[in-house]
Amino acid sequence: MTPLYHDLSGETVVVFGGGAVGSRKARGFDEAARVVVVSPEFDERLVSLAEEAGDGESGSDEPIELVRAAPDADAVADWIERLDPALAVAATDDAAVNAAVEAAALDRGKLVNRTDVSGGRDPGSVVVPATIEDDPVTVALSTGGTSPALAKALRERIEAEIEGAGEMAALSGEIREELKSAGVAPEKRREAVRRVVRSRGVWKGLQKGRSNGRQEADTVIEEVLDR
Ligand SMILES: C[C@@]1(CC(=O)O)C2=NC(=C\c3[nH]c(c(CCC(=O)O)c3CC(=O)O)Cc3[nH]c(c(CC(=O)O)c3CCC(=O)O)/C=C3\N/C(=C\2)[C@@H](CCC(=O)O)[C@]3(C)CC(=O)O)/[C@H]1CCC(=O)O
Ligand SMILES: NC(=O)c1ccc[n+]([C@@H]2O[C@H](COP(=O)([O-])OP(=O)(O)OC[C@H]3O[C@@H](n4cnc5c(N)ncnc54)[C@H](O)[C@@H]3O)[C@@H](O)[C@H]2O)c1
Repeated sequence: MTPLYHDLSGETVVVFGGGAVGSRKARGFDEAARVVVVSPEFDERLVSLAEEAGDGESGSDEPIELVRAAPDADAVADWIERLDPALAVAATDDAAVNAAVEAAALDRGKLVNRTDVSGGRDPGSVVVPATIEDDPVTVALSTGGTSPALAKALRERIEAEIEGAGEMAALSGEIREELKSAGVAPEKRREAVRRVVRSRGVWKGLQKGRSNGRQEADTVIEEVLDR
């Protein structure tokens, strides 16, 4: 399995199965893509999310679409044909339907996520990782399907570990651009940026606010440039 970050904006993600797992996947993709859930029944969180959407709180432009249907294995291909998703998620409790979703998606060159199996995947299938976000920093974590519970536990640890990384990314990105435009020699620029992102003082400063972080960073940068 090769980890990649995939831009799904403007794309459709179709989720077959509106139970606990389908609901979690739909919520996970809602910010990034148009999400359609096909299922005869829907988890209550999904129903309230579909109703709430449109009030600007869900984060996505489009509400999650709930389509009440229970396609059998033979009918699944038509749904994928019609919806033309970038990714199909197989999250029903019917293994034959999940297998049909996988086959139909792969036949059409679409990505597929099977939520009911962890090994023996076909090429083209994807695992949904546990993710930690502190925009623009994203950590994605997988155990290769071996232990989702461990993925969750590690996510909780890493969440604490990378607190403030979003602010640090913004600050160090800004510094990087400034040093580039100021014509600082590449070697000095790289050293300055590397020191900033490793400086305890800058991390601590950022906790108090952006300008505190910036002041700490300026001290670090001066030390490098004065040498
Ligand atoms: C990361 C996360 C993302 C998400 O789902 O959004 C995710 N599972 C999460 C949680 C979780 N899932 C399960 C438990 C109960 C404990 C347990 O059984 O271990 C818990 C923990 C809990 O809920 O506490 C049960 C489970 N999961 C799968 C199976 C089928 C099987 O193994 O055959 C079964 C057994 C079903 C059964 O038989 O009962 C399969 C998959 N689950 C994956 C992802 C993929 C591999 C990820 C990796 O490589 O690590 C993979 C392969 C496919 C996929 O879904 O993409 C999310 C954490 C979100 C977070 O960060 O909190
Ligand atoms: N990936 C994971 O993290 C994870 C975690 C737990 C369970 N699972 C597996 O995922 C599957 C779903 O788990 P769940 O807890 O959401 O089950 P669930 O029973 O709560 O939900 C299954 C949903 O699929 C719907 N469904 C049934 N037939 C359908 C069809 N033909 N077309 C569309 N929808 C259909 C049902 O109405 C229901 O809403 C199970 O097979 C389970 O083994 C995966």
